[in-house]
Amino acid sequence: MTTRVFTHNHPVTPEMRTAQKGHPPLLLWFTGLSGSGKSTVAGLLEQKLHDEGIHTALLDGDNVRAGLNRDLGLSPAHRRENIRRIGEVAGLFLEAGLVTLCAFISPSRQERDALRKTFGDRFVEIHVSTPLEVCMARDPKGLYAKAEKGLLSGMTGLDAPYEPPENPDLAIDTAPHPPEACARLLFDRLFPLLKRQP
Ligand SMILES: Nc1ncnc2c1ncn2[C@@H]1O[C@H](COP(=O)(O)OS(=O)(=O)O)[C@@H](OP(=O)(O)O)[C@H]1O
Ligand SMILES: Nc1ncnc2c1ncn2[C@@H]1O[C@H](COP(=O)(O)OP(=O)(O)O)[C@@H](O)[C@H]1O
Repeated sequence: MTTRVFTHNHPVTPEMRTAQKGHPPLLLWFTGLSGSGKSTVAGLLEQKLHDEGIHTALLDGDNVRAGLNRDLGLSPAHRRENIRRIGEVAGLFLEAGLVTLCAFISPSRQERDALRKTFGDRFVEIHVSTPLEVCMARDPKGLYAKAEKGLLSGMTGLDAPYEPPENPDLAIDTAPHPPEACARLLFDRLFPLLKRQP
């Protein structure tokens, strides 16, 4: 049996939602190694945006993997599917007019470039470029230690690839600054983009 899918044009459009909120939607995409600081900095940045009256949503690796993507592991194919689904959800959030922060390792350049192609200038790629040695020293979940003992395989940066962005919109190495200062640096670059009226 063939399923036919019809799209429906609803009376409230994305443009109307944007006008009501008073700022454009953006997709702030954090990419970087485990322990680089994606979740911490994205959370603090969201708080600053929220305090300024910006309408936000935050999608975060471990949270999404506990629910929507709990059927996915960390093989290359599952990581691709993970990012594809998150891109779909982020698209819905953008249509709702939200500044959407996504914090995922997203190790593949091809997947991130596909997001840029889909979302155009709404997509802001933020490389959390904290060096691997710093991430390994932090090791907040003990994953690097497990990998080094041979108890975990496919650890990004060790025996699974991470392809850093070649031309990120923003890059931040969190090693030299405390989390709050990292979030402030990003806020100062991003907030002016949101003051523009749609
Ligand atoms: N092998 C291996 N490699 C990397 N990460 C691992 C691994 N096993 C489990 N974890 C945990 O899974 C989180 C990564 O989820 P993501 O959805 O961000 O990964 S991906 O974008 O699909 O590559 C990641 O979250 P973060 O530490 O926040 O990056 C880890 O908590
Ligand atoms: N400047 C910093 N920015 C972000 N995290 C930092 C910083 N300095 C230390 N940390 C610590 O490093 C860890 C980063 O973990 P997390 O934010 O979960 O990273 P990721 O989401 O990239 O895996 C946290 O334990 C955090 O407290």
